[in-house]
Amino acid sequence: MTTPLLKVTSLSKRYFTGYHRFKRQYNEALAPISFELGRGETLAIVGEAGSGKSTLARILVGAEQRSSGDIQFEGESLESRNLKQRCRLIRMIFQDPNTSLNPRLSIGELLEEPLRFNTGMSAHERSVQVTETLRKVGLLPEHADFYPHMISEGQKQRVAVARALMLSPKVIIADEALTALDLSVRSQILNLLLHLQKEMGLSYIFVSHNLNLVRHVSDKIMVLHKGQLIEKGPVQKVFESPEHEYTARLIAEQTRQVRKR
Ligand SMILES: Nc1ncnc2c1ncn2[C@@H]1O[C@H](COP(=O)(O)OP(=O)(O)OP(=O)(O)O)[C@@H](O)[C@H]1O
Repeated sequence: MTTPLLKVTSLSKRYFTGYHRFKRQYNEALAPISFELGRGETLAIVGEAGSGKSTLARILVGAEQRSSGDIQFEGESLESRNLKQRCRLIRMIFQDPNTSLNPRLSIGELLEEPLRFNTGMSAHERSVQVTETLRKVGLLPEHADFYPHMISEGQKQRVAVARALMLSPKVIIADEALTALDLSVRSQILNLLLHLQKEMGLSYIFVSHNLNLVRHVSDKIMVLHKGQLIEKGPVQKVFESPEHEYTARLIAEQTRQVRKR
């Protein structure tokens, strides 16, 4: 049997929220959950607000500590790698490029930044990689001198994708990265991500509250509800015969919303 790229076992998270009558209080954000992600595979993590999606994503990229459980990357514990090494394996794209991209940096500087902090590349090598990555995401070398306010929303999200690619990661987590985009830009970014997946063999984790958005691009799906993993399986199976009543309701509600539009 081949080793999965990412293997998460009994991962849980509880946040300390303060004291009540001298006792420590916690918010159980994630009950122990287990799942795997293969090379080149796309996993959708869906759930309503507060279900624990972002907590899980933040733990995977090392921005949050887990409370218990184990994360293996290519058969080795992720904990055994430092943050710099983790950055190279798993990168994240966020919902709003207007907040995730520093407006004071040029596009070239934004793309160079991960290389500057995480590699020993020379200025020339960094510049070559910036140009090459701009090309990969459908932008021009000249865009390196632009600032975020000078480009369109779609181009900004392309820059966010480019920034995620700079360290040649194996997994990209897109945390609601398509949600705020208007429909035509959304399909352009989605096509770009699918093209990059083919070209670079990337694995994706799409984190979204919107089942319909991730349905056609994911291989498998996990449904979180109040921090519990209540359903997981191949997308088609989950949509055709959901095991959990909550999933069936979510599918029915969101399909109704799409029909109304
Ligand atoms: N830093 C924190 N301290 C305490 N509780 C937190 C913290 N961050 C998240 N939580 C709680 O953990 C739970 C899961 O939150 P999380 O943000 O992961 O959910 P989500 O599904 O990503 O929601 P959204 O779509 O609104 O971002 C929620 O109850 C939230 O209030």
